[in-house]
Amino acid sequence: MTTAALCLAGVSVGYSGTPVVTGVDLELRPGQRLALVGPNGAGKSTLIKAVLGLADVLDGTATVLNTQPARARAHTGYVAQTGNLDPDFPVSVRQVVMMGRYRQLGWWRPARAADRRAVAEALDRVGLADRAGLRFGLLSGGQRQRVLLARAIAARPRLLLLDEPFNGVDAVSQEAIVRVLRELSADGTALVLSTHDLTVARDLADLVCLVNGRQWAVGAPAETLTAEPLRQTYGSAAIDLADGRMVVVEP
Ligand SMILES: Nc1ncnc2c1ncn2[C@@H]1O[C@H](COP(=O)(O)OP(=O)(O)OP(=O)(O)O)[C@@H](O)[C@H]1O
Repeated sequence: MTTAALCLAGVSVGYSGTPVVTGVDLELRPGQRLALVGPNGAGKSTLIKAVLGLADVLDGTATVLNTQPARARAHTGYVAQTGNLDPDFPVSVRQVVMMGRYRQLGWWRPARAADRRAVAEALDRVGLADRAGLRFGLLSGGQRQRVLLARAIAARPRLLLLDEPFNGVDAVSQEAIVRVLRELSADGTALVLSTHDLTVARDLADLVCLVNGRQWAVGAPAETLTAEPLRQTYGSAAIDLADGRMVVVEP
């Protein structure tokens, strides 16, 4: 039996029999952070959804926490790209985070002390304990993203997947999210995050997987976030590595 949190062996993923990403081979251990990096439409979200059992594994073997993706759902967490909650929906921050406990609770049962404690701890962790009673829609975009992270971690997942967690997020919230992600991995949670930001990937990830229709490279940031693998992944785009920042520049 493998101790990997995630093991993808020769995996192709897609929808209705049509592959979106092929040839994915990687292994992620508990406590490791994996960044999925590639251009728009590269298939990063599809790969995340396949790990959650929400997109099809068309070829190869995907093992999530020693089982099939759909069976691992009780132990995986997900922070979707822009949040699937309508900001106008009249719920409090605390209620949003409590949704993360429904899997343990069943939505029809009243919250127990353990659920309330998990919600309070999760909000504290993202630095928003003092906003628990506020309406979710009144928060800034970055704060809403932190609440959605709190909702995911309130369920105490062993593998947490985040789709572009820093999109539209201000610097203060980005810093808060990065801190929480580092703490979670120090506690043994395995993390997968998709990002366009090469600097974030380099600074945060133990392992980078470059994808665009197929896996182009996988390995440590120092091996993968280099000119040639990035050129292959992004096609004809040029790479500027100046000033400590890494960017993909359109030709
Ligand atoms: N439910 C779906 N059914 C069929 N095709 C889909 C579905 N969702 C996404 N696709 C297609 O899969 C391809 C990859 O999309 P995906 O969202 O996985 O890329 P991405 O790398 O996450 O892009 P972005 O960074 O823009 O979010 C796209 O061509 C998209 O149209």
